This record gives sequence, structure tokens and C-alpha cells, in this order.
Amino acid sequence: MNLDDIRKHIDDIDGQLLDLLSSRADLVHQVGEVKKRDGLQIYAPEREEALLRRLIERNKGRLPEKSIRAIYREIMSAALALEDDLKIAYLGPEGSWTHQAAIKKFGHSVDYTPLPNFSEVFDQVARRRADYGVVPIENSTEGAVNHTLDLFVDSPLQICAQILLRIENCLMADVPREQIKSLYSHPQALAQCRGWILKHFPKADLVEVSSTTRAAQLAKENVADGAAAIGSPAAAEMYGLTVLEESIQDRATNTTRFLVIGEKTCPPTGKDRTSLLFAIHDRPGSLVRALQAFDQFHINMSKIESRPSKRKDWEYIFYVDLSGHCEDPVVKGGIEELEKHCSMVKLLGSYPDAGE
Ligand SMILES: C=C(O[C@@H]1C=C(C(=O)O)C=C[C@H]1O)C(=O)O
Repeated sequence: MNLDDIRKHIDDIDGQLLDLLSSRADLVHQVGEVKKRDGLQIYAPEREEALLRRLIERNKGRLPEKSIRAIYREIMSAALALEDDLKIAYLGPEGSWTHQAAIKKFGHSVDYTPLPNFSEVFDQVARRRADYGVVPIENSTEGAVNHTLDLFVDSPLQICAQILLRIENCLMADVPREQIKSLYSHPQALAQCRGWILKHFPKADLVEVSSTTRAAQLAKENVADGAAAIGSPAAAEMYGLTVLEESIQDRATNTTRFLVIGEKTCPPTGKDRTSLLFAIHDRPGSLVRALQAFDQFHINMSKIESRPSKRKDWEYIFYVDLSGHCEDPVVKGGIEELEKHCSMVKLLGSYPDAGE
């Protein structure tokens, strides 16, 4: 077949795809009507995950899983926008890694509201000025994002999904590499690139700022002082900076886990994760006994963090992630057992254990 013939086939297929997408949009519209009538949540992470898992399993063609997820992300984003004006609050500003995580989950068709800090994200969702919020919870190099953990203690919000995003920081500037005297970035990004900075710019002044986007802006404004920034390629593009080196983080696989918070948690999907908080009595063996509850029920605990309670000095709150859904009888049993040994247990939600 010559090029024109092949392109003719592609045009035919695109026509069919568009007709099919329009039929899908009609059905999505019907789903939206049913949800509004029955007071159901518009965003259904369990349905999205089940749909993606089914398609990936069925896939026999050339498209890799990553592409299928990206294509369907946008199809489902358009669907969400058809059902309602979905508003997503995130830790801004635009171009930040959290913004990119939010787009990875909700696509380009919904509305986004950048907010200046973590508390505002929780607050706007709790006041229903936004439907969902996106906040970072941990990084594979730097560990927990403490502020997010702390905000869950008093928040009525639940976790309904997680997002895993590979963080590939780049060096960006409007000056040649030899003229760089200072490096601007968010403390998390500077920490993720600590080894690289020591090797390549041991004498540079490190300037911590509120976000990687702000760092890019300052690098643009302080060209005369030899300023450069470390952050996302999206931030470089926003401020017209040149990317001088890509992927400079010390660990190639540097990944941040983000959470989607909303009014309700997510129904079971068959492969889920549950997050909860607990506080123990100040007695010998309390923590051991609390954790034995999970062992007794053969529940895999994938994460534990401790944070000061902020109510009494040297009193702690533990943040734990478990494999399984809180409606699974085993997880339910484990949590009931845990409650016997704790002064407080707070379930933060169960959500699909997926990321890519
Ligand atoms: C259409 C629905 O609403 C949303 C859009 C989906 C889709 O486009 O397939 C899937 C889940 C929901 O987040 C649905 O719940 O089925």
C-alpha cells in the first residue's frame, strides 16, 4: 500500500472512532442523569480502574499500557466534564508537580483551581467549593509529606484515589551553564537532587522557595545574578527557560505518591489499599499490641509513619497503609482488633492500589 492509501484507511478509522466516541458521550450523559437523580458521586474511581484493567487485559495490539491509560484518561476526562462541572483543587501553582499529578488523574477537560497551601486544599473541598483535592503524601527519595499527614487528623475528608508520578527534575535557566551562581527550587526538589548539586554546582547558593514554578519565575527574573532553577519541564516552558539538563534527581526512579481527597471513599475494586490513623495509650507494649492486630489477621502493612499528636508533648499519632479494602472481612476484622488497643482509630479511606 502507498502512503495515500494507508492515510485513507486512517481517515476511515478516525471517522469511526469519532462516531463511537459520540455514542459513548450520549451514554455518559445518561449516566450523569442517573447519578444526579440518585445523589451519586460523579467521579467513580473504582469504575475507571475496572475499565482500565479490563482494557489492558484485553489489549492484543501494539499500544503499550501507558498509552492506553493516557488515551482513556482524556476520554474519561471529557466524560466527567459532560456529567458535571467538576472542580479539582490542587497544591499550586500551575506547572507544579501536583498540577501534573492532577492532570494525570483527571485529564484536561475538567476545571482546576491552584491553591497556595495544603490547608486551603483540604478546606475548599470540605466547604464543597471544589469536588476533589490533590495533595502529595510521600516521595520515594525524601519520604513523608508531614503537613498532609497532619491535616488528616482533624479533617472529615476521605481518600478516594492515589496517583503515582515519576518526578524527573531538570536544570533550567536563561543563562549558560558556566554562569550559574544560584539554584532556586522547592526544598523537596533540592533534596531529591542533593548528590547531583554537590557534584556539579558545589559552590552555588541554594535558594529555597515555595514551589518549583516560583523557582522558574525567579530564575527568569534574576538572570543578571546567574540564577537557575530546578523543577519540572512544564515550569521551564511556562517561563521560557532553556532546559540545560534533564532528569537530574539522584534516584532515577524518584516517584511521588499523591492522594485524591473528597467527601466519600471508593468502593472495592479487588486490588485496594486502606489508609488509617491511630493513637495508642501511653503504656508498655501498646504499639506492639496494636500492630499485632494486623499480623493476627494476616494483613500486609505497607507503610507506617509517626507524627507528634500536637495535643500533648511526646504523644504520637501513627499513620498506616494496609493492603485490602476496609469492607473486606479480613481488613474489617483487623481494624476491629486494632480498636481494642488504641485510644483513637480513624479510617481515612480505601482506594484502588494502582498508579500507572
Ligand atoms: C461515566 C461514568 O462517570 C465517570 C466517567 C467514566 C467513563 O468515562 O467511563 C467512568 C467513571 C466515572 O468517573 C460512570 O460512572 O460510569
